[in-house]
Amino acid sequence: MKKRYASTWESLKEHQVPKWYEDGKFGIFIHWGLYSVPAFAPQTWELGEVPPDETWFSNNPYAEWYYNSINVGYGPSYDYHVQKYGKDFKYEQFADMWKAEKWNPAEWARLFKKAGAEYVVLTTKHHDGFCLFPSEYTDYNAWRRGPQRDIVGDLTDAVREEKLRMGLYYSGIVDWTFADDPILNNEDLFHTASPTFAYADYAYNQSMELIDRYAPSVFWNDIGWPRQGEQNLPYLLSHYYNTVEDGVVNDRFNDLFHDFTTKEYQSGSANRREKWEMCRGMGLSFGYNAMESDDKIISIEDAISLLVSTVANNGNLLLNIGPRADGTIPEEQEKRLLAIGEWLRVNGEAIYGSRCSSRESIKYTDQIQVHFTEREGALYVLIDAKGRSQVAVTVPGLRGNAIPLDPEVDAEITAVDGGLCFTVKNFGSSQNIAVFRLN
Ligand SMILES: C[C@@H]1N[C@H](CNC(=O)c2cc3ccccc3o2)[C@@H](O)[C@H](O)[C@@H]1O
Repeated sequence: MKKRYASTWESLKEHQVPKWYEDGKFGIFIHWGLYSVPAFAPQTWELGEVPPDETWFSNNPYAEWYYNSINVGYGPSYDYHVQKYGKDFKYEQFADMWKAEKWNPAEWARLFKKAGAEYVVLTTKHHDGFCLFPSEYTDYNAWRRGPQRDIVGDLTDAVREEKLRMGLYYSGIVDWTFADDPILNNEDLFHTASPTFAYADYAYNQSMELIDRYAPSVFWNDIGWPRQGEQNLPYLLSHYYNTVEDGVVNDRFNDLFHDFTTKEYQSGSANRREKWEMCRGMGLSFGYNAMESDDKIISIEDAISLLVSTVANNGNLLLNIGPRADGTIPEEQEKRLLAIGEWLRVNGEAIYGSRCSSRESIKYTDQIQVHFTEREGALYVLIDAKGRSQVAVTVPGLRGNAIPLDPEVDAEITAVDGGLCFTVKNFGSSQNIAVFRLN
């Protein structure tokens, strides 16, 4: 019998995180839109590395922030824009330059499947207000302009064809088509963004059309929800759950409600006792940055290490790709997705469907950590030895027989007082993370 949620916080609090989200562990985030045309940002910091103040906002590494980065009237993106497009070129003119002429949503979905992802989250409307779906509340959308396609609908169909879950991102509180005061600090971001009841209704109406048209498995709201619309939220969220019973929402509704909490790069905190999700770009940006140098893009080994440490601590990893305006995925991003998929094909038994172990991760050095997961009565020991070709670690309190999941891993396991010593002589194809099942 399908549960019916009332539009009250009490009823919503009865919603449980669905098994598919607990089991899924790995999703692909996609930031694609008008900002993918200029595809420019300075390569400065990861979010959380420096305070969110004027220095961050006038040197914003997020290429999807291009509108604000030129709107502040100074800084590297402003200089780039004047030099490349001219002082009078309006951001809105990118709407007719974005053609997505090489886009093949089925190809994208096949790549995400090969990457071992279980779900996908696509931007439907980012802070610039341009919608990737035929919204009835604005013509500033990809059906009317640029690609002249229902990007959201076409990718949703392709992703579901590959039996992956489709999630939708919505920029709830920031929409620069309603309020575009230059943002130079977090106060601007949270308190002057879209201050009208008209915008609150707009955000509510668009969220309803996204839910009713696409029934997303994830409703991923960003930054916050319009304060003038907070009283709409219980109705919106109960409508969402009554439409998508095993749907999930994140914690960016002004801390009023969530199924899972979020981290972004170095920003935010997570605790093992509740479900959380880590999101980040491959480099310093979510939107494609054509200037990005390879040294700023996460290595394959570090991406898998992040997935392992996130999952072992009760999280999911939502790893972003920033496609080019023409619809192609940059090779360096595709390469990382395929390598993660390769690792998961060999070691995924310790990841998919696993649960957080009562054993906390052990950090021996900055390079050597051991993580644990549990699944169907088995304990998995995941030895992460960054940049090393061999390692020997003693894990206390373990006993029994440990088998490497990767047959190419050459390891010796010996019982020592009160634990097991793992001597890994060769990590095989497992990118310096060797996984053992303890029976
Ligand atoms: C996924 C990215 N989100 C950015 C906004 N980030 C946040 O609002 C934010 C970051 C963050 C970290 C910990 C807990 C809550 C948090 O909220 C947003 O500004 C970027 O352009 C990109 O879309």
